[in-house]
Amino acid sequence: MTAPSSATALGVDSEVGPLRTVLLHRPGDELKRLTPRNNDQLLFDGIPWVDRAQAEHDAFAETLASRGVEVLLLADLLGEALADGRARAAGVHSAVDERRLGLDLADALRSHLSGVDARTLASVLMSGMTFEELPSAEGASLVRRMHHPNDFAVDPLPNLLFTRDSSVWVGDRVAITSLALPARRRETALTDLIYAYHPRFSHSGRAYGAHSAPLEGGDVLLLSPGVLAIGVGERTTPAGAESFARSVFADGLVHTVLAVPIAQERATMHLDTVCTMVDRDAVVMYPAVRDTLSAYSIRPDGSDGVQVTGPEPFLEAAAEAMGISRLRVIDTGLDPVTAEREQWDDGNNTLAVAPGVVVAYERNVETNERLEHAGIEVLRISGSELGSGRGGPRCMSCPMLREPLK
Ligand SMILES: NC(=O)NCCC[C@H](N)C(=O)O
Repeated sequence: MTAPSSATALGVDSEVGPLRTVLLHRPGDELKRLTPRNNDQLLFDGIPWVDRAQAEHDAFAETLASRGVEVLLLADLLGEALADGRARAAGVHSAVDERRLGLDLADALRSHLSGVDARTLASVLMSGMTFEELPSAEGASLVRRMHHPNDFAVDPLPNLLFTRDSSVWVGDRVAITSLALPARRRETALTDLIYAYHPRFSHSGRAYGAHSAPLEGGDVLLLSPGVLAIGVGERTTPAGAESFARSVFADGLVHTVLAVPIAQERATMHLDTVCTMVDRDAVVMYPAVRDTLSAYSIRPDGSDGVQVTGPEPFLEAAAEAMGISRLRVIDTGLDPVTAEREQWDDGNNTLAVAPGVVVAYERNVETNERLEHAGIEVLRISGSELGSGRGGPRCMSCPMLREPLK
């Protein structure tokens, strides 16, 4: 599951076109940094059993591979990208925070990381470093003395698991996103580095830089070629949605962006926690939002600006933009308590591998039954440990190549 060195054209123009290449991150040592004292800040709802999380993730990757999907792993790509000296310099720069370490320790860490091999550097970039693990240095350091040995000199990135959020493909361009919360911000330094320096991607056009207003990939749904829905809530801001819309309009990738307000709560942190596409004209949606989800429609105004209309009901705005008579909602018809439980456990966070075929967590028994009843094939994976990061199959995957919808 490593990247072939030759470049094949990549691109994604829908949520459901047959999936051919996907970026995953097999959880690693960064999960071993989670403790009951830091898990909230690091955006995990518990302390995962790491071996089991890895086994669950391996099964997820195998499920995708069994459907003809090429699985690329972020750690492999990162290690390979770091073979380039410019990537190494960028990686070291992203890891060393002078404001936290002070000048001397920062210098010591910089020169230490500049001398380690690519694999070790990749490991520090992903799983961080404690003060105890810092290289020894000459002279006294107040910073070192006053920090607890287990404090982080470089923060770990346990949410790398959720590759959906730190980059997003629209057409043949990849956008490096701008993550909202401090615990995740450094993730984009790694995706940026991979896309900039890995030989497989260095020719990919990039549509959006990491320093713009917040926009996370979990909020971005490619409803159909030319139509994006962007959730605006806890993570993506109105400015993030508008600036992304301007960027994809300018590149001629999309004709309509629907900005969809979602509640600013952990349970609904991204649009894909309440709604994902399961077929070319169908979504699975958390029943509690079905009648209230609305959308502003953003379109180019023909002279470098945008026009905004709405809000109107999301399902109507989406169908109109997609040029279909109706966007079907798979009627899960669950009682409110079951619906709330299964939404929390990412029952609506499915990953389509083809029209009408999705990967879903097995634990969401009732949602999955309803999907199957509606004719959707459900490939079940276990997520008892993976789910503690509060993300499902869609969150844990970044499609890089889907066949165009016929
Ligand atoms: N697209 C998604 O919904 N991603 C899940 C991200 C979970 C992660 N623990 C977070 O809070 O950001």
